[in-house]
Amino acid sequence: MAGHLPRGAMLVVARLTRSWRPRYARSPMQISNFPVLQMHKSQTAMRASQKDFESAVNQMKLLTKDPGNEMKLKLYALYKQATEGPCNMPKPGMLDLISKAKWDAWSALGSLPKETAKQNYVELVSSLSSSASSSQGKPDADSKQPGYETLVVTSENGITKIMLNRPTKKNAITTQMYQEIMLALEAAAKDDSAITVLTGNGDYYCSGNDLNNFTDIPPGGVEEKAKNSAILLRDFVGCFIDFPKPLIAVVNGPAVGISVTLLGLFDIVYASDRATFHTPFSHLGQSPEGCSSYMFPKIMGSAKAAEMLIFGKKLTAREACAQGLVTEVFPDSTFQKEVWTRLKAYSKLPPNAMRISKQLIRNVEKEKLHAINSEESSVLQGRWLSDECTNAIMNFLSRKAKL
Ligand SMILES: CCCCC/C=C/C(=O)SCCNC(=O)CCNC(=O)[C@H](O)C(C)(C)COP(=O)(O)OP(=O)(O)OC[C@H]1O[C@@H](n2cnc3c(N)ncnc32)[C@H](O)[C@@H]1OP(=O)(O)O
Repeated sequence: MAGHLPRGAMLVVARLTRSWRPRYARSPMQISNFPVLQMHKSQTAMRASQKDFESAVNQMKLLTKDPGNEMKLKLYALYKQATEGPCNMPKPGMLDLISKAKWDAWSALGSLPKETAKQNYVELVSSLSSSASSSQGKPDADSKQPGYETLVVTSENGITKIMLNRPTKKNAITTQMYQEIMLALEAAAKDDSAITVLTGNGDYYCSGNDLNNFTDIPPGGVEEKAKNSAILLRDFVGCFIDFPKPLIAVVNGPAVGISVTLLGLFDIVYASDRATFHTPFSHLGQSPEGCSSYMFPKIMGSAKAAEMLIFGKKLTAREACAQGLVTEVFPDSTFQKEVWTRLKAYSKLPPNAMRISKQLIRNVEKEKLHAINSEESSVLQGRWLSDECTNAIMNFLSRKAKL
């Protein structure tokens, strides 16, 4: 069937039909620390959730730029394969060019399993949305900085944009991603951009710490793991405390855990009205980080902060804005356009003046924030060794709990 397509299209189909592998693989050595994970791994390795698929289908409807006929054919074929399976329609007549092109593209997928087609569709839409959002008043492909595997970092027109790029995992932050974010912030602090933006690719802003981080146990055992994680956390949050330029969060969708707590250290937080904010620390047997134990009561008052940090209450974007955690909420349909227009204007303000103003605001309590960060990290080190925490993480990874 692939013979019906030109060579270029065949290569694309070959790429689309390759079996999907998760971006990171857990070795059996790591998994063996948690027997329950061995079962989970084989059950979920090939799964793209129905929800991901539906949200990709919806994302396609929102795409403002025409992706071109070749891309539309690929998406059509994958959609049909994912929803109906292999093509068994009669071949259209030679003169019905459009129907024939569609039939050819679908037939070329042969017996590709529905689940794989779904996953490939999700990945293709995600790559399209990512390039569409980077062309919406934002840096073009040429400005993409090399060397990052979990991020897309671009710098153009006075704006450095750090985009979390694990959309199929809701941008959960892996150990590698923590390291790359720190490197990207360090570089952005020194580059010639006026402002720095953190955002997420796909339907989520970020689902917080990747809970699989806890399955990678070093030779020194869980104590060493907890100690290393506390150091990583302290250094990571420290980069946000010390960041010298205006730092803006463009919260494109739901935010969980550390991606929420850190917002207290940003200068501006713009949110889509689709975004939600929650910190399920107690549910996970954990405790607050990102200086939120200090910043949240300061921003929203102790009663509202307690509802979020102790009881894990989820806020809508409008509620988070009313509490002062979010600067402004925009309708999802115009979010990217409105936010990037605003940011482009801000990026033209004199950079030194903005930097100096930010430092005046931050320097008053920088030392205090570092002390709070150290204390939160060391309390968490103890929490990660508790039964409450271990059980909660095992439950999530074995699919008993969603937070
Ligand atoms: C070392 C520094 C430590 C810093 C301390 C930080 C603490 C925190 O951040 S605590 C918060 C941790 N995050 C969570 O507890 C969220 C867990 N995730 C969920 O509850 C859900 O996945 C969801 C509500 C975020 C999304 O639900 P849903 O829309 O139903 O989508 P799926 O669950 O099917 O997710 C798709 C895919 O992504 C994986 N995933 C999502 N979030 C995480 C995560 N935080 N860690 C690991 N994996 C995550 C999820 O497992 C699915 O994967 P596949 O099954 O392989 O498709």
